[in-house]
Amino acid sequence: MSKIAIEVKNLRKDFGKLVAIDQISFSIMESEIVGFLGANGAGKTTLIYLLLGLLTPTSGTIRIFGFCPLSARNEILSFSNFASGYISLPSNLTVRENLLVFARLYRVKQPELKIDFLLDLLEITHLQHKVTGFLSAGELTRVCLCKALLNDPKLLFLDEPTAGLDPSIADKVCELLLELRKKSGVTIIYTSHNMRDVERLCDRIIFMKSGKIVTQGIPLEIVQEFKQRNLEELFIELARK
Ligand SMILES: Nc1ncnc2c1ncn2[C@@H]1O[C@H](COP(=O)(O)OP(=O)(O)OP(=O)(O)O)[C@@H](O)[C@H]1O
Repeated sequence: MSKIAIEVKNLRKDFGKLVAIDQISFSIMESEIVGFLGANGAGKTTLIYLLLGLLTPTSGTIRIFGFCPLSARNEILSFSNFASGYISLPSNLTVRENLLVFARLYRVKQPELKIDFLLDLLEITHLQHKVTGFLSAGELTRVCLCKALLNDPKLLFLDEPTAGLDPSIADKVCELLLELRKKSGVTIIYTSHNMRDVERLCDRIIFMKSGKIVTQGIPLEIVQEFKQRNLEELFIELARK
């Protein structure tokens, strides 16, 4: 029987007078791939930062495999990882040097071998000696994904991981994530504005608006429930309502 990976109850986050996350509750089961959708400013990144323990909730509780992100941050970091399409890595190091720094931080056994494996998996072995600051956006995204897989996470937070990727590479990344889930049972929390990737990847979507959950469920079922033709149309419908 699968376990609860993430349990959020009555979570709220205020930034001054702005309520960025407004009393939301949800659970995510182990090995699920759940997409958080919503227009710009809906609260997706704030929610991920709360789950990672980088922000303190105004009220409410979060449990990640039973741990509280604020009091057990190191435990959670040991089995989770994060990648974003917009993250920056030390720009004067080469790709390999960057990955080695993170591999040491994560105490990866046989880091050189692991890095070789991941560079090959993401098809960027040819970039390993290139200075990170000179990478294209799509190349950098793939390096960030390598970084996120270094510690074999059982929980992966991906904030717009396919941003800046060309459609062919984005498709490969989705395929790779699905394969990874099949092999390792990783739980994936995913945000994206690319509805094609979301349709392909996510078992369930949670649609947010102004910090609240508007609807959640299996992508195709929600599309039918709202009498739309696809996720893109559903997104526009819910975001404009
Ligand atoms: N540190 C902060 N201080 C003040 N306001 C913030 C802070 N971080 C986020 N916000 C505000 O909280 C709201 C939610 O922002 P958030 O970045 O979570 O949205 P998002 O759904 O990730 O948007 P996007 O799709 O554009 O990335 C926005 O109105 C944003 O301006």
